[in-house]
Amino acid sequence: MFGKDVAFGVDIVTRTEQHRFYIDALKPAKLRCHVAPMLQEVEKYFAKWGQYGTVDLKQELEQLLMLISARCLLGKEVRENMFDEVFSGFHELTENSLQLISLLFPYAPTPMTRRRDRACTMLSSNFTQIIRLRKSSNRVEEDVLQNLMDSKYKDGRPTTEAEVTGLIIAILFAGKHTSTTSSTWTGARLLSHKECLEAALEEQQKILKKYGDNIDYDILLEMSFLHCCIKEALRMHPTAPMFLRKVHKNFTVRTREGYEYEIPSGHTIASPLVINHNIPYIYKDPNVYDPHRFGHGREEDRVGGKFTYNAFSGGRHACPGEAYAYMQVKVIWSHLLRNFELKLVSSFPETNWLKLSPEPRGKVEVSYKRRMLSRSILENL
Ligand code: HEM
Repeated sequence: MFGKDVAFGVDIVTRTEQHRFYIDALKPAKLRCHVAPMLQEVEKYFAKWGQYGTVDLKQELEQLLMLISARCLLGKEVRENMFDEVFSGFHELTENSLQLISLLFPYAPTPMTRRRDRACTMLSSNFTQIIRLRKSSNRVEEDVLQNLMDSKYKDGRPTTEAEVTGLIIAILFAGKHTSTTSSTWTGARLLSHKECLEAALEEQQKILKKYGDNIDYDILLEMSFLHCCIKEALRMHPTAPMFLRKVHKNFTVRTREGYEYEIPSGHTIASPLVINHNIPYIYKDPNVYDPHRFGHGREEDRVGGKFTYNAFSGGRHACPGEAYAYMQVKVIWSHLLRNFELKLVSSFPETNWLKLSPEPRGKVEVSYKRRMLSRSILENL
């Protein structure tokens, strides 16, 4: 899907270097500059909502996250001139590649495969055009695309056009759908738990009192309860239900009960998050949505060692976009909490397990009514 020059198309040494390009592009020092554009996109998007109404939250967040991705990952050219084309191409790509069947038979000559490949070709040609234009005009931007264009391998070789194109489609693929589903689950969970919703609102009120209407990178880091709300939604609804790893060296696993298992090299092992995240001696009442479990004094995710909580994977394949993901979901949810009274109108969504990355099934209908939390707090100061 991303071409032969990146990801599983290349040898492990090259792949590890490409993973480093992602880590560099998404490190905290680089993330700071994305907060203001994210905020602008969020404010502009929700300004279009009326005084009150009902929306499909999943669809709204999908569109908004595509706008944010266009701005911060792909850049101005896509956001300003090619948005509709890239959005529909990307939608086509995900719709036709996230079905479980495409994992099992990725090259089956079906209409779905043809649509996926057509979308990939279209996206690649758009990004190639942008890369060439930027290079020929010596224009330098702050987005992730630029970071990937400027990345260099250890031997000094710069990334090629085909590599940048593959890397940017892969990062969009890895980051967009996961952020859409996690922000939708966060909303569905928060709106179904009065106590958590009130605690999240209280946190926003405190932050508003302290900083007024401003939001920057450091202020987002202070939203620790909102952070736990997202983390808990991801514990219960991981975007990857299971990790698969090929064993390169024999190793032994010892269980809590003291049993030992030899895992031979050459085998493939599966680590199912849907089980790991629900182990009752690690997570108290695992079926209950309880963001406080990650708070000071409890920190249940540390009980069983560093791989107890795996929503962002671990080891050499760990998600390089974790901090970016929290940042954008917090920008969205802090805005929604501050500006709207929200209610979940449809029943709590079921999970669509037929998707490679499970998501809420059907519409997630939410009613909204505008409020000005910031104005009422600031006037009372
Ligand atoms: C809540 C949102 C997100 C979740 C839950 C998530 C989760 C994950 C997981 C579980 C993996 C590893 C899969 C494996 O081990 O096989 C992964 C990989 C990856 N993620 Fe994320 N992710 C999220 C958002 C993002 C964002 C926003 C970006 C980029 C802006 C991103 C970029 C990547 C990339 C590039 C990889 C592939 C790493 C590699 O193997 O080279 N992710 N993500």
